[in-house]
Amino acid sequence: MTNDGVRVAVRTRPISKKEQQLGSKCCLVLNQSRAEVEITDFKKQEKDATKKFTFDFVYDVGSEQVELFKELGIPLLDRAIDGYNGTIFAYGQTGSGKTWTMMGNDEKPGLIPQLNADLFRRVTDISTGKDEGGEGSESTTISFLITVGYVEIYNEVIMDLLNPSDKKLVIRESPDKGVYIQGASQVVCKSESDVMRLVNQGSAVRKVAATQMNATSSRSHSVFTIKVEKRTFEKTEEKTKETMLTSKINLVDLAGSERASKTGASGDTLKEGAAINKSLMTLGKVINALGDLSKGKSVHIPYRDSQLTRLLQESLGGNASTLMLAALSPADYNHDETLTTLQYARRVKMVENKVEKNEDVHEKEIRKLKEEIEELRAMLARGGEAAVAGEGVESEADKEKARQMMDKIRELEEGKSGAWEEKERLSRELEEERGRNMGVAIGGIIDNVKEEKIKYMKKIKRLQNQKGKNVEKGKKGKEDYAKLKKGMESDMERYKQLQGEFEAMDDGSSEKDKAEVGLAELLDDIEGVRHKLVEKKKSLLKLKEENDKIDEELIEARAELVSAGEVLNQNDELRKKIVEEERKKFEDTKEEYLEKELKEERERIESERDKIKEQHKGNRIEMMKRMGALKLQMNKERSTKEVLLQNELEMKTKECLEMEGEISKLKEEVARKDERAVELEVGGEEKDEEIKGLREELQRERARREDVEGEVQMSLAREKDLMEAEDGEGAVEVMMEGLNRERKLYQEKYEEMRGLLRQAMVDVVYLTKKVKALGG
Ligand SMILES: Nc1ncnc2c1ncn2[C@@H]1O[C@H](COP(=O)(O)OP(=O)(O)OP(=O)(O)O)[C@@H](O)[C@H]1O
Repeated sequence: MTNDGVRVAVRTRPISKKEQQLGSKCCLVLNQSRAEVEITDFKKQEKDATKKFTFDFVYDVGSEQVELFKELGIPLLDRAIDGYNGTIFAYGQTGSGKTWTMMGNDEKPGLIPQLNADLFRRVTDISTGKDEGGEGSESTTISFLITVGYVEIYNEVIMDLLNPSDKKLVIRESPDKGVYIQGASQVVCKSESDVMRLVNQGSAVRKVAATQMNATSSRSHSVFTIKVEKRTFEKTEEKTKETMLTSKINLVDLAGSERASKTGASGDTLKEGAAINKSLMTLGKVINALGDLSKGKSVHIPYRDSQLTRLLQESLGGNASTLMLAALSPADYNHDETLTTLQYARRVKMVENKVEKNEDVHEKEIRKLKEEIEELRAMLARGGEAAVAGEGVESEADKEKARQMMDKIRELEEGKSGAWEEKERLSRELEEERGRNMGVAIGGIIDNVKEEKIKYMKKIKRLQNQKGKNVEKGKKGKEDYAKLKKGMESDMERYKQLQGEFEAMDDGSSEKDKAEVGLAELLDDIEGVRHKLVEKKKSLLKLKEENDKIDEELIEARAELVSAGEVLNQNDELRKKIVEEERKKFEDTKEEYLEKELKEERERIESERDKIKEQHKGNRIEMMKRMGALKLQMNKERSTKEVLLQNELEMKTKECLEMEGEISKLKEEVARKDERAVELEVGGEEKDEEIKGLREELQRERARREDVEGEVQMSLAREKDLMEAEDGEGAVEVMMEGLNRERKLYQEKYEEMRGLLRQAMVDVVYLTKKVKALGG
């Protein structure tokens, strides 16, 4: 585990045309080579109007997207492929360039698309052995599994941008997966375009959702996660070894940071502002606490106070190489926000992470078990000493334990690959569901927008009615007003006339007094009408104001109606596009998937066959050994038997020869006797027959002896053939059978020879008797 400080890069965007038109000046001076930023407050005259900051990387307006990728993206990718987590989070006020740096556009792709393209290029090179790192060799196979997730945090609620639904997603933590969002999609991606398809769909859903919520996407935080799993399979003569490494890359586009200081004024806006504030404020608090921690202070880190900090927990002070990208606006009217961002970035630089390679949990367990087995082996080796020392090492029990551990290791190793395959399978299932949900979710949003549209239409109708009534009312009001005015004008005329007459009258006359009363009354009437006219005027003005307001509301409602119509069209198009994209992808991958399944099945059968061959090879070796032992034993038996048979044969041959000698002697004797018999004229057919029989017997005897010799020669030849035959269990059996048959044959021959001998002896005795009887 190594300590790794969070690195900070700042980037400023060019001053916009609008800012230029408004006469805005640039308040930033950046020095890329020295990684310094100076910010000036033009409102201040003092010396401290300019402040200087130093970071790890500074990018001026002329900086290119490729440059940022080379310096910030590539090291992150290098580490991810080696099993280390990495995070980039973009911070800054709305419009400062966060999304530009993270996403860019088609001509100038940002960090996410460049990272993605490079990741797949490398993964392909490593897996196909093109990579010069030398990791892949004939006996080493490296494969990767890339999964992608994309979520949005808005008002402390997490939404799955790859599978939008009303389901409330929760953050969980486990030793196996680390911090993760339960139920959020993890889509397996096979290519750069797969990932980009998801990025674009997710971003579109984000926009649609924002429209529905009457917000802008810059008010939510988005977290795009790429998980890289690397499987290395090493095969040597003695063993096969499989290792797994997993790493996670988080690419975070935070909500505009100005919300942290400028919360909304009322209602939902206030709530939303406060919620965004909560996440960004907690991020600030976490960063401060981590800064204190790196100074050696003992502090509580409030990760759990917001969804954002909980999700980024591993990237802040935990197991990840983290980079903060602070986006700056150069316009002086944004001076205060930019200064706050720079101060925030300076605090982030204090945070230290503890980076560790992410071994698979199975891997860890396997290593632990192997260590235990080694210990057991050592213990067994010490068994003798231990026994002498009276420690009573139960070697059999320990051996059994080691055996169980080996089984466990095998199980875990199988489990590793199984989990990988299972993940791919589940991801494919999810893909299908996701495709449907995207359509349904956007369809749901469309329904809402449709309702909104109807609402606006109704409103327009109501306003138009109201306006119609008001117009009528105004018309009548104006007529009344004109009438009143006319009446008043004639009253005024009359008054003038009466006043003239009044002045011409004699003072103190009763007529004049009467006229005065009449004038006063007329004046009161005129005053009354004037008052009415003022009131009428007021109500007409009010009516006009009301109508103006209705007009404004009508303009607004009509604009909303038009925009809802546009949103509807756009969303409908988006929904159709996503559904079509997913359908196409599904069709494309279906074939690919079937092919893959077929290939896997073939590979599985091949590996099964290899295993059987391997096993057979083992059996053959075992059999060869057994054959060797049998051959030795047979050779031994054969030579003993051969010697015995040879002796026996020699003995029998000798006996036969002796007998032959005796028989020829007897024959000679018989011949002599015959001659003598002839001489003695004693003869007869009986004797001739007997002698003929004896001759035939002798003939048969000879033939039998030749047969025995032939059998012995044949059995020796058969044995020789067997020895030279292809080895195998069958051959051993044949050999055993042959051996037994031969043993039996020898036994029979032996018995037969003995019988013959006995017979020959009987014959000799008989012949002797005969000779004697013949008078020898
Ligand atoms: N380095 C740059 N070079 C050229 N144009 C840039 C640069 N940075 C940002 N812009 C442009 O500035 C505008 C605002 O940038 P952008 O949308 O990335 O800001 P933002 O911080 O993501 O905003 P919000 O928080 O609203 O999402 C965009 O029109 C973008 O094209």
